[in-house]
Amino acid sequence: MRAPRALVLPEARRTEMTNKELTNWVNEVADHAKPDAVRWFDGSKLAMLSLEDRMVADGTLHRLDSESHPHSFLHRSHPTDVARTEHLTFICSKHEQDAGPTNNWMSPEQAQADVWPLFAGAMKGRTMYVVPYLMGPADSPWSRLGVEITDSPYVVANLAIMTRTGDAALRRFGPHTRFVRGVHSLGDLSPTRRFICHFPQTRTIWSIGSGYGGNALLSKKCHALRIASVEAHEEGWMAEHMMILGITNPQGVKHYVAAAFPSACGKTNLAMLVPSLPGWKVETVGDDICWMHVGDDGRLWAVNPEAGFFGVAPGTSRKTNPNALAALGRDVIFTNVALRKDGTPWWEGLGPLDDGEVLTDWRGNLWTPGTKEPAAHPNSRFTVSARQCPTVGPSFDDPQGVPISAIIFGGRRARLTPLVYEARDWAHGVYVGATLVSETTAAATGAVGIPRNDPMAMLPFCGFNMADYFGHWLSMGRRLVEPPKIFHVNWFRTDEDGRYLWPGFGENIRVLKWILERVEGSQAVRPTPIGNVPVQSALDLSGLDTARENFERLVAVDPRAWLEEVERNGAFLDRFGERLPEAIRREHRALADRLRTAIS
Ligand SMILES: Nc1nc2c(ncn2[C@@H]2O[C@H](COP(=O)(O)OP(=O)(O)OP(=O)(O)O)[C@@H](O)[C@H]2O)c(=O)[nH]1
Ligand SMILES: O=C([O-])CC(=O)C(=O)O
Ligand SMILES: [Mn+2]
Repeated sequence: MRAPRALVLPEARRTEMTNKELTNWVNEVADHAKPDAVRWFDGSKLAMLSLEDRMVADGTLHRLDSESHPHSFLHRSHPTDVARTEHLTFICSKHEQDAGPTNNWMSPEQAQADVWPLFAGAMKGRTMYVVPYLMGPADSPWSRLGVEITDSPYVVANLAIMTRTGDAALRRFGPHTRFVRGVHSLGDLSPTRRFICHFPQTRTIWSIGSGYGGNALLSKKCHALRIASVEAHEEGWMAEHMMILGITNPQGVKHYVAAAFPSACGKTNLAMLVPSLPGWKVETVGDDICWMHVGDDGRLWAVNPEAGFFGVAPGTSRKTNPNALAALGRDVIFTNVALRKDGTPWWEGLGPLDDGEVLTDWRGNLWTPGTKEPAAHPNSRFTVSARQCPTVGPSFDDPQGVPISAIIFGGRRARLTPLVYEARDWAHGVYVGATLVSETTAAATGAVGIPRNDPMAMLPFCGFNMADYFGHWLSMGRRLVEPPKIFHVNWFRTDEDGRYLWPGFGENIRVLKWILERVEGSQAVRPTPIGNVPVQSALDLSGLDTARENFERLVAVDPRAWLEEVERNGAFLDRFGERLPEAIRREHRALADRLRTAIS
């Protein structure tokens, strides 16, 4: 047997890291990818500092002005590597039907033959980092381990913020501890040699050719959603693309809600909102991913597996999201934002520039106010520890997680979908999630603004056949004594001139208030074929004159337009064939019937 090499860990660690599977796998990858050196990342300050120094020296990171942005950096990615590439993302299950019609599938044999060779010698001239990480609170029974091997120090620095690395992870490793294995190499960054492959059977991820967030920080979408969703299905829990928020009303009653919106549709903003209504308080638990289990009390309990935020920069301002801005004061990695002359980061929506001010855009070119292209990339991001956000409280680290009272689905729809509606029951709510449609955004490559079906905001993130995923949702509901109530929201409805009808951001508390009052069984509703919308007196619009004028348009449900939507959704659901749960078909037929009745 080969001696495990390059275990540059303190002695105490070394005994804990006698996990043979881990050392054998690390050796196997190193033998194949041929790095110049192998380094284990122990999460220490020292390790971080030396990593940063290297990256500043080789230009991977640009150090920001230390007065205004202490210990913060800008990274400019390759211009062809700025968003998730869904067409290059594969589920490599044994059988194609287990990946389902919405995933790209590659057989494990083909991946071995076509993708693994791309890793051969890929790390020559680079250091290979081994990063053990924990997903979830340190002492939670729901937390899971992963190890990412990567030749990108930028990825290591991001993982150190986005996950619990170091002690929290290392001390949970025993000789036989199971973990998710991720291998990542920048390769040659060529989009034609870029693949993100997931092997649900062996809990393995291979990613080559991209350094971008969701493609390369394998803890995030690859592990915590695609692999975890398969584990959750097998083991009876849920891994969801949801933010988690605690809300306390002026009477002191607290509820937690979880909300699934597609990428760049408002999860981070909702997770940190500053309520515009007096007396309301919020607590941020998570902004992107949520793992949920049935508690002993029959309720649904949620933990955030992540430790940081990888948030969308454009549109983030002191007005729209002051808590995010407060979190961004120090210790941040900015990716693909612009720089002002004074060396401070800037992006569209952050705030006004000086007259005629010239910037350095996200590619490093000069940018003048007349330039058509945005200065910051529309999918530019910030990476920051959750602990820096003023609204993150003790529940963030609670090993049991938080009990969920309501689940909210939402999308970006200029037309059709009302500001908020309430599903009739769990099965109808699952149908509402299964038929979620949202306009595409810059978070993935491809055209933006195109409506597409994105069930539960999980279209790009579900690691198995979505028909079985819908079935899993239905069965989870049956196991809950008190299933959360399910709602749908849309902050993005516009008028004829394309202006948002709803002010959004901190004003969204008004919708959350109605949702929580519905959870508690109060407030009047207006029944519609798609579900209940608020009556005007039930939605607190005090001080919002324009929204009050727009109220009817905000909650309007046009049965004819909805019937067309239902027909399109029928075609989408038909893609799952026989595998689609009968309960989803039943909900679909029932909705069509209610709409036809409303029309006639
Ligand atoms: N008009 C309007 N825009 C919003 C609202 N909430 C968020 N946005 C904008 O939508 C964009 C994306 O918001 P985020 O909160 O970062 O979205 P996300 O769902 O967390 O995105 P991912 O990190 O990609 O999963 C930003 O530009 C926000 O400013 C809202 O209530 N109204
Ligand atoms: O995964 C990413 O790169 C960023 C993100 O949160 C998303 O796209 O939903
Ligand atoms: Mn996301």
